[in-house]
Amino acid sequence: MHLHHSDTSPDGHTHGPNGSGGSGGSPQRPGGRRALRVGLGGPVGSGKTATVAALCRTLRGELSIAVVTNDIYTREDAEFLLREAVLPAERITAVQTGACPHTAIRDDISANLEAVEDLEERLGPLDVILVESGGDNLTATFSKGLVDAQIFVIDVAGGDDIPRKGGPGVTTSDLLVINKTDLAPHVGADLEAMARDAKAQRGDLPTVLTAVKSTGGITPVAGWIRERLTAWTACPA
Ligand SMILES: Nc1nc2c(ncn2[C@@H]2O[C@H](COP(=O)(O)OP(=O)(O)OP(=O)(O)O)[C@@H](O)[C@H]2O)c(=O)[nH]1
Repeated sequence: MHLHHSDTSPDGHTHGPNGSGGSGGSPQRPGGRRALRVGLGGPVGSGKTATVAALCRTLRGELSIAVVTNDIYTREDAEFLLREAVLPAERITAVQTGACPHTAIRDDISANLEAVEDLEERLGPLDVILVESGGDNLTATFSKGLVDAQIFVIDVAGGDDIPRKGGPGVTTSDLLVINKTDLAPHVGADLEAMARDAKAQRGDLPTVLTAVKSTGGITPVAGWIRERLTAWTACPA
């Protein structure tokens, strides 16, 4: 999907999907909808930031993207994304939660909501805003008032029994990413069992087993984002 092509937008202004130029006008997308807001949650170290980085690299040429990161006391995830130059600096905002990560994405979402709205106002029409939670436990989920869809990232090194253990992230997220499949032989993880347990917990909800740092590893996740965005754009505002 090419909602934004490289240099010249349908309004005749020149700004690439992820260049510095905002429209300066109201943040309207085709169909009048605001950006699709996608939350990424999951246990500490499962690969949330790596997933965000790979999504930005893969989608930034075709979509207008911004990112909000959440850390408890630091800005480390945002600083990593800035160092890796996955997006121009003005497209990355860090929220310091100062408390349990799930509080800021579920109970008191005001700081995140403000960050998301500020990005959209500053940068003009955006297609997707990725909101990365700080690492938490299996019960952490996003408020539906903050995001429109949620990705839960777990990894094979965290134990191949995690899908079986369930919890709302595993059972109800819109996409479950079982990451670091490249490590499966080294940690003795049974990928087939993980896929089977995820299916049993999630029914028809999609699961991908992948290694987001490997070449092409992000492809199924990026494909899912494109599909969600198409559906989001087609919905009446
Ligand atoms: N082998 C392998 N390592 C990975 C993969 N994805 C991420 N990692 C590594 O796992 C570690 C943690 O990755 P992050 O992306 O920082 O994880 P995170 O979930 O954002 O971590 P927190 O924000 O601290 O909760 C880093 O050393 C990554 O390089 C993968 O697919 N395979």
